[in-house]
Amino acid sequence: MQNEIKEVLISKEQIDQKCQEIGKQLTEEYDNKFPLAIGVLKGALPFMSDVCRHIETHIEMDFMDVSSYGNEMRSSGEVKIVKDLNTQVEGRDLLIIEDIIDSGLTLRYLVDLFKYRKARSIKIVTLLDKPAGRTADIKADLVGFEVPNEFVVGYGLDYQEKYRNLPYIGILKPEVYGG
Ligand SMILES: O=P(O)(O)OC[C@H]1O[C@H](OP(=O)(O)OP(=O)(O)O)[C@H](O)[C@@H]1O
Ligand code: HPA
Ligand SMILES: [Mg+2]
Repeated sequence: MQNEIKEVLISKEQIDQKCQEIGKQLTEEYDNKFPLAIGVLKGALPFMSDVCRHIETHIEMDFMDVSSYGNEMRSSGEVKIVKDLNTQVEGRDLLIIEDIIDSGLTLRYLVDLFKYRKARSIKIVTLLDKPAGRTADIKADLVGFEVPNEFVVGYGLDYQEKYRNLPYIGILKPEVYGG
C-alpha cells in the first residue's frame, strides 16, 4: 500500500497536533452547550475519532452516511443519503465534522437539510479544505489544512474504497489510477 503513494502531503504528527489544537478550540466554543457532533461517513471517521478525544466538554455524537463520489475522482453532483441521523436536530447546536471540502456539494446539501430541520446553529469543522475544487457556496468555520487541487487519500479519504487506513494524507502515483 505505502509504495503506491507518490508523496506524503500531511504527516501523522501534523495531523495529531492539529487534532489537539482543534479540540481545544471546540472545548472553549461548546463549553456547557452540549452540541450534537455529526460525523459524515465514511471519510470523517478517523478525524472525528481523534478530534473528539481532545474535546473536554460534553458532546453528543451521531453519524450521517452520505456519498457522492462512489468510485470516481469527481463528484457525481448527486448527494445520496445512505444513512440518516438517529437524532432530532430541531433546536440543537450542530457541529458537522468532515474530512474534506472539495466541490462543497456534500456540505451545501447537509447544511440546507439541517436548516430545514430547524437546527439552532450549524458549524462546520473540516480537516482538509480544497478551495480550488469549489463549485458550491460553502465555507467551514474551522479548517485543519488547505490542500492543493489534487486527489488526496489517507486518514479516512479513499480512492475506490482503499487507503482510508493510511495514517497520513498523501497523493497516489499516477499509475495507480491509470494516469
Ligand atoms: O465537497 P465535496 O466535493 O462534496 O466532497 C467532499 C465529500 O466527498 C467525500 O465523500 P464521498 O462521497 O467520497 O463518501 P465517503 O466519505 O464514503 O468516501 C468526502 O468524504 C466528503 O464527504
Ligand atoms: N480525495 C478523496 N475523496 C475526496 C476528495 C479527494 O481529494 N475530494 C472529495 N472527496
Ligand atoms: Mg469517498
